[in-house]
Amino acid sequence: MTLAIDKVPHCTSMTEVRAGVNALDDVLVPLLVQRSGYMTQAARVKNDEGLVRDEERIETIVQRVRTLAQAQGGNPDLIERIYRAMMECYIAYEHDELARLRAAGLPPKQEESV
Ligand SMILES: C=C(O[C@@H]1C=C(C(=O)O)C=C[C@H]1O)C(=O)O
Repeated sequence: MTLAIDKVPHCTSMTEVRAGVNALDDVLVPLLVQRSGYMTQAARVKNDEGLVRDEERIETIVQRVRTLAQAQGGNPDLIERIYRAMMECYIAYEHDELARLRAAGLPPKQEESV
């Protein structure tokens, strides 16, 4: 299979570079929106502000995407930085979504009875 890095053509102008970037953004943005939909799902399923940030899951994702980046001929450090920044945005969004769902009537999770 062709590596992602090998799909980038040799460009001779910024017009060509920017056309290539725009074409990738046309693919990326719908996927980022779809990913945000899972944050809404996570907010509702967790229904607990204290569970929104999950450090163990963050580290699992970082290791996973580093491996994926390497396999596609990419720079794992770059992809890790992008993912860490992106997940902070999604965590903030998940907090916002939980607040929105609560305001819309999602009852707070019941405390465990003893
Ligand atoms: C979606 C989750 O909530 C948060 C958002 C994550 C993400 O952007 O992938 C990862 C871990 C959590 O801090 C989750 O716990 O899986």
